[in-house]
Amino acid sequence: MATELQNLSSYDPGSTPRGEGKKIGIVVSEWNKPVTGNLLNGAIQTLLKFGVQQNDIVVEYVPGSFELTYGAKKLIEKIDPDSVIVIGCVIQGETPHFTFVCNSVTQGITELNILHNIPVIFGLLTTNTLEQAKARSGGRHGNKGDEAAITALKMIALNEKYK
Ligand SMILES: Nc1c(NC[C@H](O)[C@H](O)[C@H](O)CO)[nH]c(=O)[nH]c1=O
Ligand SMILES: CC(=O)[C@@H](O)COP(=O)(O)O
Repeated sequence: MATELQNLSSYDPGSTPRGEGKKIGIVVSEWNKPVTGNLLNGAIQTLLKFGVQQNDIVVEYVPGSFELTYGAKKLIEKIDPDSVIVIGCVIQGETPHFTFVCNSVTQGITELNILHNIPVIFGLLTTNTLEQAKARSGGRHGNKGDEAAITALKMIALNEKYK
């Protein structure tokens, strides 16, 4: 469903699992930091709202979105998280580089979900313009960081149901 039709920050609190005792890793790209900073804040505030403790949220930064896969892999290996959220903002430039970066992160995160028994959440904005990114990081379309946090809590619950 297009984001125009579904606000990224809309969710049903009643059907969102609690997060007490859960450890969440968050890997954040430094590229487009004003945007990724807003995404990170949305994710953290949403996790705290549902009971995740501040000390159980581990944040690491990487240079760009291409490095998100490696950062998520390290957190999975080293901090024993219940879920990892990757946060980035890739904005189309003049060259095909956008496509290679986006495809790499998509494939990398998909592979981590297959290889490890830890849900890795795709909190990546892939936009044509900075304006579109701002609209999806706390603007008129909500905050994808909120969406990523809710998704992490739901996937942790699914993982525990089928352990
Ligand atoms: N143009 C954007 C990038 N490019 C950098 C790559 O992600 C990577 O860090 C570099 O190629 C070195 O490996 N990254 C973003 O996150 N967003 C962009 O818009
Ligand atoms: C996604 C990118 O790497 C891109 O923003 C870089 O810009 P350009 O394609 O103009 O070099």
